[in-house]
Amino acid sequence: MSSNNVASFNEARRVAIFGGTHGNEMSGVTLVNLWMMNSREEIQRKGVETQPFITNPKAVEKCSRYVDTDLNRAFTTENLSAPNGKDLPYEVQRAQEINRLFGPKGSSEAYDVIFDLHNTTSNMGCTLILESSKDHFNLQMMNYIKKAIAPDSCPVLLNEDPGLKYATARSVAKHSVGLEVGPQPQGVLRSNIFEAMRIILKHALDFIELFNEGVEFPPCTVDVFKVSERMDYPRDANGNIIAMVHPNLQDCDWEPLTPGDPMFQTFDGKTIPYEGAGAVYPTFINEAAYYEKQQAFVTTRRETLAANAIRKV
Ligand SMILES: CC(=O)N[C@@H](CC(=O)O)C(=O)O
Ligand SMILES: [Zn+2]
Repeated sequence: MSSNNVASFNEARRVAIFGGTHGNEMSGVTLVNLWMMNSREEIQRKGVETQPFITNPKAVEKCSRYVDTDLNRAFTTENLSAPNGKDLPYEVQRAQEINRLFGPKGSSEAYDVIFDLHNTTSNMGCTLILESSKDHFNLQMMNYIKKAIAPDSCPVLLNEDPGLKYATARSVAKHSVGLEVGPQPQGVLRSNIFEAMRIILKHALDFIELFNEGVEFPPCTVDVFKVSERMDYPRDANGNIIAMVHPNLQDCDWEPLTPGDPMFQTFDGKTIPYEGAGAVYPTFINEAAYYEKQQAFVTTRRETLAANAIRKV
């Protein structure tokens, strides 16, 4: 194969692991705190400087998702360039600080890789979240992790549609990776979820070490679930929710939902079916944090992405 098809990237020397972007998602909070206190060897790799970091300490202290506004929506150009002052919402001030420490977003000084650790109340298992289908470094990393954890699986959620994506904390890095593990209630630590997150991170860091050592990764394909639509709960004229996620759909993240399948159940027991065109793969089903975002679940469609071979410059 011609060398034109090999994408080259600089070594990924500066890596950050964010926890507590949402202060009530306990796996990331606990792992990052652990790695900051001691156990640093666990995240050390040859030729890599890995920085564990609590992104929203005030929210962690309160064990709430955020204090003033969702930090994982705050990294907009507008916020990051706002004249800073004490009257800005706490999370906007924090976003500016994080952008100074790990960015600036979109610049050559930005960190190479940021992993952002999240938990969901949905039954999503170990999900990796990407924001671009064209980042061949990240696609190769996904392929490496999927192979490493087989026969267990880790779905890759692609959230790249400009109308659907949001301004995440991890987006300040050159390569941003979200890690979303569930089901775990807010404010709760479950050992299985904690360990699953830890293992994914181990493989991700191993990949970076191999890449920095000069290993060339051959072309591959990566199956992803691409976010396609946000689905709200059915509501009355006053905006009150009038139905719940249907029992047939509850906990069935990543399983096909086809037209006619039960989707919601009203309080008097009526079934509201899915009426879209063709099968979709719902996820973030009944996520607690998304009630305020008026979102019952998101639909995704399956795609296979091609990743070029990669090696370091
Ligand atoms: C439940 C949760 O917080 N999910 C994350 C997903 C992501 O990081 O993209 C969020 O809404 O920011
Ligand atoms: Zn979160």
